[in-house]
Amino acid sequence: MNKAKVALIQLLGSQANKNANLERAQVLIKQALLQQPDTKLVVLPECFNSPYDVLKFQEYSEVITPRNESVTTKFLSGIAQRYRITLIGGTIPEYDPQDGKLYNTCIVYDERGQLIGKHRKMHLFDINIPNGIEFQESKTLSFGNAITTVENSSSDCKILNKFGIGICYDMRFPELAMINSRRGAKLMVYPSAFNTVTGPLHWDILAKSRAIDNQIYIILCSPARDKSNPKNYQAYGHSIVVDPNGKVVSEAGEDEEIVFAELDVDLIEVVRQSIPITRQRRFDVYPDVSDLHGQK
Ligand SMILES: NC(=O)CC(=O)C(=O)O
Repeated sequence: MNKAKVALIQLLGSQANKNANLERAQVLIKQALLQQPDTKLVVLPECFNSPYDVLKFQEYSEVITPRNESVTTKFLSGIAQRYRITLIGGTIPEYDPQDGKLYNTCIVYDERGQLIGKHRKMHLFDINIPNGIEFQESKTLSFGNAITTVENSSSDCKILNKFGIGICYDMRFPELAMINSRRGAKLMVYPSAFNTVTGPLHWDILAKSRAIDNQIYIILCSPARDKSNPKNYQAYGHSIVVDPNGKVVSEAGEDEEIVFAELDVDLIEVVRQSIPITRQRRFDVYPDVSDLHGQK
């Protein structure tokens, strides 16, 4: 199939009760599939099962194994299998017993509920904007060290056969999307949680930039804004799907909402034929970053 319907779950998760976060995610996923039964890809936001708080990550962390034994991994695998969807499970705090470190990790399931991808946030959100926001993920989290291109051959949608994953702050580093697209990914998905300071400044511009740079689809999925708890991290919302021309296909507001969109793999070729930057690069003058990285 050349087209794929997707649903972005802009969940008011990230609350103190992990089970309640999972239950709410399930309610909204069911609602998405009722409204659009032929949905092939569902995306959840960053830190959907725990507060977005560096001091809470340890408490909410889970060990991720291919057998999906932890609460959230079992939950995500079960949903993907039951509804026969590719599921990008937002992110969860991960504890790795081998190195004793914590990571902010996205896990991806195929339609059979098999774990097919795991991306650890590579660029941690350590910023300080005077009179704006200070956040230091690296106080408790460690850096992921791998670029993640997910192979998903069991999907009958071409655009879902290969896609790249980044997490939130990762989108500010164009290399990640560039390397993924040169590996053949036609879609980058970033479970994210920008905030009310950086969201209005950069959110949609970054989505459009990554799309135009690489002539691919970009998906950003955010939590909803938590207006009833103003002391909590205030996510920007505005989950968005941008097409390979940099055009917004669909975008949420700031409250809990499901964003629906259709991705068309043929549009990528049309855009690349019309504005042929993929063939006009000057690798005789500057190096190809995907080559340099040695992971083509
Ligand atoms: N929360 C993040 O990782 C990133 C973010 O909010 C920003 O880059 O701005």
